[in-house]
Amino acid sequence: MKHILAIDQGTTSSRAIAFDAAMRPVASAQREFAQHFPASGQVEHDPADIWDSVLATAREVVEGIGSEQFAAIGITNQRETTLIWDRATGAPIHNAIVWQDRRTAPLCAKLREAGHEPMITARTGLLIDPYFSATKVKWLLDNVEGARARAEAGELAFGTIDSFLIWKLTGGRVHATDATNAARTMLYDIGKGQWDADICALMGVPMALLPEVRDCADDFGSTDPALFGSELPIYGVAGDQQAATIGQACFQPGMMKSTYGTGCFALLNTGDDMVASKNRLLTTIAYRLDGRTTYALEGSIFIAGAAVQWLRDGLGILNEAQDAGRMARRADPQQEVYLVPAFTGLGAPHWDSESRGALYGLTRGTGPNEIARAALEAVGFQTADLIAAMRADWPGYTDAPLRVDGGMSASGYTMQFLADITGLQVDRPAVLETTALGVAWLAGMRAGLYPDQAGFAETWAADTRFRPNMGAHDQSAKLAGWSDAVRRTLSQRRA
Ligand SMILES: Nc1ncnc2c1ncn2[C@@H]1O[C@H](COP(=O)(O)OP(=O)(O)O)[C@@H](O)[C@H]1O
Ligand SMILES: O=P(O)(O)OC[C@H](O)CO
Repeated sequence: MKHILAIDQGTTSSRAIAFDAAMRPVASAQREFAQHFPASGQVEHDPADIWDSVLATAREVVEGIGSEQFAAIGITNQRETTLIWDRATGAPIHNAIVWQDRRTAPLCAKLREAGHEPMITARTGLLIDPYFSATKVKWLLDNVEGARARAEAGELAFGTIDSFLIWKLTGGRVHATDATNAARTMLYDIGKGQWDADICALMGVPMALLPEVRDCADDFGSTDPALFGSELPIYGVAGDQQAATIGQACFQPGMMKSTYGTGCFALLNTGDDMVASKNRLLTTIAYRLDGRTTYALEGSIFIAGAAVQWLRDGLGILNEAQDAGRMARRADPQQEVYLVPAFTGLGAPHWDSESRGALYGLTRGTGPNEIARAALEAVGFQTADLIAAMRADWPGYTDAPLRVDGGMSASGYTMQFLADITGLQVDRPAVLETTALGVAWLAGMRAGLYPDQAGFAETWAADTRFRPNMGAHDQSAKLAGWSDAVRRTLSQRRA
């Protein structure tokens, strides 16, 4: 009983990682699954793909070590992605609507025009945007035949992916979620810690659909013995960005992590302060332990590593993501090329779903190297915008080192530029699997196998520290060039 299984159900793949008694990752399995794009701006996942990939990877890892060696399971997940299923049969009524899906943009516009945003933001900490679950739930109830009547009769269950996996793993015995995932639905009052009846009524969401909300380290039931040969308790649940915040041990107010994968998500721990952002950041729950909620300010950027994928798969100017840094180093320092990667609009702090990407400063001398540099630098510029917003929003902001993770944090060029342009020290940890580690720690701590919060924080170790090394003049000139590029992009938004 010396291992913890972390299930990390992400946007493009599902992974299972076993951590040993010393919290070291000792075995893992990963499986990608199909993305469905039924129409422009729509993104869906087949729930069977999600479940099959989770079960296959979890079984591979558990069977490799022996199920009797596992003390507990932790689940972390892509957030906001929305599913509704039948309580009697477990059958989903529709594909999962993914967080990136923009189909509810017109509904969001109507809600904003009707003046609902101040109330929704004050209670949920979120802005009205298709990103969050609430309007996706409404869309499903309005568009799947018979769904609303069945929901009102209590026959259906809504869940984010964590809830769906808990339901499946426990053989339909538990319908629950954790506070961090509830906080992303736009139906949950993060101050009161309860589902908001007024917002549910406004969205036409019957409260009988909703899961019970528990702490992040809590009892979420035990797995059906048919799955792994023995019953394993589920003791930890957190949305993936919150799990990374925990895995990076950002437990003190003022500590911040930023994850660079497909997109970028920066979370600043604000402790007991539920900071109301004046700069269009999100207020969210970092974690809830022993009934006590710790809050965070979040900046969500939709495109980070995805811009590098576009250079590789769309433009074909590099063979592998790792080539981007080498090309950027070869770029002409005299050329000021900016890429505003608004491929799916811009997230924080602009929240403009209509703008589209743009390249500025092109000359006859511009080539692949300058464009690669612009794609990597865009990540630094966007993070600098988030940090400026955080600094302005919260008096407790301290310029603490930024703890980074995610696939793109492997790029030394990008991380050095990030340090240079933000003026912050950027710390890359020894264990890069911070998301899985975060939820493994939650489950292992609850199982009595892992240390308490302070003990866990002591185990965090940096592998590389990037120190800012750019003159103030260069920094402000580059930031001014970036701001100008963003301003032009926003003003070119589609009608
Ligand atoms: N060395 C690198 N330089 C630049 N980008 C990279 C590098 N390695 C990976 N990436 C980018 O990081 C992303 C993958 O990170 P990952 O954390 O696995 O993402 P996700 O969990 O969102 O699927 C890809 O978009 C890829 O383009
Ligand atoms: O699956 P990821 O790692 O791209 O994370 C997705 C986020 O949770 C969306 O809010």
